[in-house]
Amino acid sequence: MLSISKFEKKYPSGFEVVIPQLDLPMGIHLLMGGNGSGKSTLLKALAGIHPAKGTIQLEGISLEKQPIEYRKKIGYAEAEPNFPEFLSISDLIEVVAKAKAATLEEIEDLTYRFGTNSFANYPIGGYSSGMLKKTALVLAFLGNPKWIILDEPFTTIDIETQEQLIRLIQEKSSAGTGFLITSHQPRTLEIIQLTSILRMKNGKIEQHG
Ligand SMILES: Nc1ncnc2c1ncn2[C@@H]1O[C@H](COP(=O)(O)OP(=O)(O)OP(=O)(O)O)[C@@H](O)[C@H]1O
Repeated sequence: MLSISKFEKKYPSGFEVVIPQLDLPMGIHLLMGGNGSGKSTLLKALAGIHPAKGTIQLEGISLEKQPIEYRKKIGYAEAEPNFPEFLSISDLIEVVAKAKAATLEEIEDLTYRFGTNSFANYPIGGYSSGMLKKTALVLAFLGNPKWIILDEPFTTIDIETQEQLIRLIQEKSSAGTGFLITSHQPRTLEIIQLTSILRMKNGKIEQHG
C-alpha cells in the first residue's frame, strides 16, 4: 500500500497540489491529467525528491521518519531525466546498485532488456533523449523496489523498448511490485490490466476508480 495523507505542496506561484487522503493498494495505477495539473509534482514528492507537507508511507515505512529505508524501497524515473553529463550509465548503475543492493544478474537483465550495453561507457552529455530515458528506467527498476514510479515512461523510447517496458511492468507487478505511472498515451497501457485510473485536475485528484 502506498498511502498519502494530508498532502500539500505549494509553489511560490500559488499553484498547489492538495490530497487529503489517497491509499493505493499494490497493483498498477495510472495517473492522468492535463499539462500542468500537478502529476509530476506529486510523483517527485512520492519519490522523496521534492519536500511536501503531509504523510507519505510505503508499506508502512514513512518517508519522513525512515527516509533512507523509504528511498531504498522506491524506484523513480522522471519524465525528462537529468544526470551529470560527465558520468556514464555504468557509473550511475554502480552507485545505485550499491545503494539498493542490486545483484549482478539483475543489472545484466535490465541493461539487456533496455539495450543500454551499446552505450554503457559513453558520457551522458552525448546521449539522445531516448538513451537518457532508458538510463532512467534501468535505474528505476534496480534493486527490486517495492514500488516503482514512472513519469511519462513511454515518451522518447522506441516501439521495441516500449514493448520491453510493458512486459517488465507486467512481470514485476505479478511478482509483487506496485506501480504508479503517468502517461498522456494511455493506449500504450491498454494491454495491461490496470488496478485504477486516477485523474488529476488543478492539483487535486478528481476521480479514482
Ligand atoms: N519546481 C517548480 N517550481 C515552481 N513551480 C513549479 C515547479 N514544478 C512545477 N511547477 C508548476 O506546478 C504546476 C504543475 O506542474 P507539474 O509539472 O506537476 O504538472 P504535470 O501535470 O506533470 O504537467 P505535464 O503533463 O505538462 O508534465 C505547473 O503550473 C508548473 O508550472
